[in-house]
Amino acid sequence: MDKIIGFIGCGNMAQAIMGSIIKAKLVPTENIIASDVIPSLREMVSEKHNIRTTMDNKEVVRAADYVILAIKPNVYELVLNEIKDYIKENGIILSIGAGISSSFLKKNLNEGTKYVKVMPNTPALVGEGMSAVAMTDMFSKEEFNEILSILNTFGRTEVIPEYQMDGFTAISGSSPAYVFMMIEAMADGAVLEGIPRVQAYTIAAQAVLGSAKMVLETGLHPAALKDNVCSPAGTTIDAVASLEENGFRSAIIEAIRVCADKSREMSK
Ligand SMILES: NC(=O)C1=CN([C@@H]2O[C@H](COP(=O)(O)OP(=O)(O)OC[C@H]3O[C@@H](n4cnc5c(N)ncnc54)[C@H](O)[C@@H]3O)[C@@H](O)[C@H]2O)C=CC1
Ligand SMILES: O=C(O)[C@@H]1CCC=N1
Repeated sequence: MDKIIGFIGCGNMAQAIMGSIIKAKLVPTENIIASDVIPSLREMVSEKHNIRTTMDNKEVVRAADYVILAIKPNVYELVLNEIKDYIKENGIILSIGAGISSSFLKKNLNEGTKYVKVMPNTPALVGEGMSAVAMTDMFSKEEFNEILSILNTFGRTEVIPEYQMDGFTAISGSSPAYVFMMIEAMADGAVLEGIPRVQAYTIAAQAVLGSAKMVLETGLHPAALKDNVCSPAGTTIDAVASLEENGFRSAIIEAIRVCADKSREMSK
């Protein structure tokens, strides 16, 4: 597409997203501009991705058709007030901040500025992200398709009502952390069994990757897939019984609940 894409903030998420946009050749690198307050980070990102960087957030919004706000939630208000009068005509603001609601964006932007709430996750770094975009009637079909094509460069995208965003943050935005913890714990168990640590991480990660692919590609219920692994009087059912005894599933359900609660609490 022939549009300019801007980033405010050059941290983890911005780098994940810009890397995917460039890899997918969605726009040429000269159509990407990014700002950050840290000079060394700007320099690194500019060199790595061959894009224009600046210390001036206003320069980004003056130039960009799509602006991705990749800053921490606590600086949103400051940055929105800084940029709101300089946004390009028809420029669209994509907010990825956890707990930043559409009503907060509306309140801190000028009337007529278009914005949308998006929640990505870090697997975007390897093109396997899972993003949600909040339903809105603010955009033309072309604009909404362009938003989806940006998000689809780094994985899958679901369009959901905004009230589901806190739950989505818990099951997708934050969930890579829980999966990494499980991989780490599986590897610890393997080391206990005499498998070298480096191999253990590969084995555990590939088992998680393969299992996730089975859910996505077979369409079978996760419980049916689990049942297929459990041979009668075999090894797996002992592990399943142990996990149930130790509250594995309820621990995860509770983690998702407290995470969504925190996202709601952060919502302004
Ligand atoms: N890390 C994650 O897994 C996910 C993060 N998010 C959201 O993405 C946003 C960014 O998160 P990360 O990339 O992890 O944070 P980060 O801390 O890696 O990046 C934020 C960047 O913003 C820069 N910055 C701070 N103040 C600024 C200002 N006034 N103007 C321009 N740049 C400024 C910082 O120097 C930093 O490089 C957050 O709002 C977070 O809620 C959303 C989904 C997943
Ligand atoms: O922990 C956080 O606040 C962010 C939002 C989703 C993932 N990381």
